[in-house]
Amino acid sequence: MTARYVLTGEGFYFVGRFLSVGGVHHGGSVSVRAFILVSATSVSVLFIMAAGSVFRAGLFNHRVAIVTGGATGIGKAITAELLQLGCHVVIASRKSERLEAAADELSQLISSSSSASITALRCNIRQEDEVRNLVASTLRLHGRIDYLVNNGGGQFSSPAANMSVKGWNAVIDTNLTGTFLCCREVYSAWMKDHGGAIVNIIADMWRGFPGMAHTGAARAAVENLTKSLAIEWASSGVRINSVAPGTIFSKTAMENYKELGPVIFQMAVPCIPAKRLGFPEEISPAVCFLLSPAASFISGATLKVDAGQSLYDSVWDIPDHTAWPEPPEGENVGALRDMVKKLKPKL
Ligand SMILES: CCCCCCC/C=C/C(=O)SCCNC(=O)CCNC(=O)[C@H](O)C(C)(C)COP(=O)(O)OP(=O)(O)OC[C@H]1O[C@@H](n2cnc3c(N)ncnc32)[C@H](O)[C@@H]1OP(=O)(O)O
Ligand SMILES: NC(=O)C1=CN([C@@H]2O[C@H](COP(=O)(O)OP(=O)(O)OC[C@H]3O[C@@H](n4cnc5c(N)ncnc54)[C@H](OP(=O)(O)O)[C@@H]3O)[C@@H](O)[C@H]2O)C=CC1
Repeated sequence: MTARYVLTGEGFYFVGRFLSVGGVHHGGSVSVRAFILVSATSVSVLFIMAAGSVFRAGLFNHRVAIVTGGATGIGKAITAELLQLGCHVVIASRKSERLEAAADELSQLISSSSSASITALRCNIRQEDEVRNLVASTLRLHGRIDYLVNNGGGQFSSPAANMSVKGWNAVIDTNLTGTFLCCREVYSAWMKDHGGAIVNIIADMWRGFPGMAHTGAARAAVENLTKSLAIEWASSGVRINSVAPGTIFSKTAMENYKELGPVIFQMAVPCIPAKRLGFPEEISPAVCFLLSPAASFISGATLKVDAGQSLYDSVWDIPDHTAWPEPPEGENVGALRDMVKKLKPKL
């Protein structure tokens, strides 16, 4: 049994506020994670949870999955769980070094008796030819594709009024067109004749996504795409669903926002009914469930995994203003004016 304790780089962003320490230990078939929050004055264990799949070992033996963005964050947790379930997993994204490092690390989760395997293939999901190559290479390697997880994606934070068309297109191409290309290619090359299951990762865009309007638009479109494909491809035995995570902390997700990262993630906490951030290992079971035979009658659905965040508060602050049009005059407006006059303290 080995233990690794990692002082995460992002901890230093929190100097004066928080220092984040994650300890991960893999022993036998269950791994235990302890996250410790260290403030200037106190140290407390934030939570301890057993990670590792709750599903039956071997559930996905000899099955084959493609996970885009499978080397980091949520995608890495999905990959780890699929591997623990016996699946052959192909992880695909743009950065070869990250892919290779993740494949090396995750291969250590595969026990000697397991049929699982992990393969890293470089692919920019925005590029049609690269997606075609990804699917063709997976079929050459494994001879089948049972599952596709469209997890690769992202955005940058910007007021809509400051977004250039190039920036807008980068986000739409990644999150919407990239998802469409992966679905279409996997379907045409394999699932059309053999069936399969697809999960699309979307976001908490139910009340819009102020500050990241491009991704809100793309994710809402993917939700709708999921419904269309659920109907169009039902007769091929293809099930397709979405998972909508709340605010999920990972090192890579935070680094993407550079110096804003810690601020964005900290700001979200009061708006989450759980009063803490989510973690990638809290998304992967939902994805594995939707891929599994336990979800054999579920298609075209979206599963929110957000601790109720989408029902609760918004981080977006609307400053006090008088810019709104006046209401139409009438007895009710008059009654309100009278009420306000009476409520005003006497001079
Ligand atoms: C309750 C609220 C809390 C919310 C919490 C957050 C919830 C969501 C979290 C996550 O989604 S975490 C996942 C984060 N991971 C990623 O975003 C990774 C993937 N991201 C990217 O690949 C990029 O961000 C991208 C924009 C999608 C694509 O970038 P790419 O590198 O391919 O394009 P570029 O050529 O660099 O840029 C094109 C164009 O886009 C504009 N732009 C890009 N980055 C920024 C930025 N940081 N700020 C402003 N504008 C940006 C810009 O116009 C670029 O063109 P040029 O100016 O470079 O010519
Ligand atoms: N973290 C959160 O709070 C939430 C995240 N999400 C979504 O979940 C997904 C995973 O995010 P998360 O794990 O948090 O963050 P990460 O930044 O760790 O993951 C994003 C992944 O997408 C890959 N990716 C980005 N662009 C492309 C591309 N053009 N082609 C192929 N792969 C690409 C990245 O790899 P590479 O850079 O090597 O290409 C990276 O592995 C994303 O779609 C994200 O937007 C949704 C809601 C909330």
